[in-house]
Amino acid sequence: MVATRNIEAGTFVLREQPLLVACMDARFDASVSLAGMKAPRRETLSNLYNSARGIPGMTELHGIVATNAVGIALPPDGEDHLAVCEFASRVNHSCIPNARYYWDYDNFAVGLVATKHIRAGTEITITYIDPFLPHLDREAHLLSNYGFTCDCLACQKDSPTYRLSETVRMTVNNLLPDADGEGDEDLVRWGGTTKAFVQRILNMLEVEGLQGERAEVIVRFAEFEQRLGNKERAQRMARWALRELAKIEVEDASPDWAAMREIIQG
Ligand SMILES: C[S@@+](CC[C@H](N)C(=O)[O-])C[C@H]1O[C@@H](n2cnc3c(N)ncnc32)[C@H](O)[C@@H]1O
Repeated sequence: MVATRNIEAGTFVLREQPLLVACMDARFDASVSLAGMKAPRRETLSNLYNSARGIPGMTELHGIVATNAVGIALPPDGEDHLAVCEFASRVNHSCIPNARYYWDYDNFAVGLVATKHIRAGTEITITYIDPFLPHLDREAHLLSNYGFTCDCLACQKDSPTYRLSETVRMTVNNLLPDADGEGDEDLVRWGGTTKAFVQRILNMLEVEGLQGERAEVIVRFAEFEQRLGNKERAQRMARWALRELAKIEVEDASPDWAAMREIIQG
């Protein structure tokens, strides 16, 4: 998907109702059936790209669903589902993405928002994987799950910025609290999370072109402070996280909104 005009950061590029919504297991389940789907929709679905063609035991439909699945978190508790869309599913991956998906539950639609300024003629990309992983892990993940090797600037070993990119991503990865609370002790030892500390991580994201991950980073720190029982800090982080979320999602697009409001309400 290529931008046909300049797109400002924060612009909602696309909003589209999916052709199909299923539980996440369907990505791994070859028995997916389209028995009830009407002809035009089935045809549109069949025309989507299948990167799994030729894999033994994989039906064409299963391959299409696995290739084009967009992860969505359905409320109220963010249960993992997948959506397959005619247009949104066609967005390619980059480890330096310029857009990200969000789930617009009110309109039951997958949305795409620009996370940085995109010039006309530039490809619109999202990241399919955790971008904070080092290159070798990203490469293995993309190859085994999506069947391709990324050649963005962050993946080119001979690019002058490769080592810097690796250092930045691994540093962010180390400093970030895990979503499940693992490794909190290490972070406490690093000195806790003042706003300046988090801002330095956000600056690193900016250098690396990972602006789209800002909200997620702040959400993680709000939850971390909440786990530590630092109520005021957690509330400050949560308010900040909500401001960032508002830049990249419609309200309540992800369970993060409710989690941040809960922290603010104490
Ligand atoms: C959801 S589809 C993306 C749209 C697809 N390129 C198309 O033409 O419809 C995912 C597949 O696109 C290809 N792809 C996505 N990003 C890529 C990249 N950065 N480099 C090479 N292939 C990529 C891979 O084959 C991947 O399995």
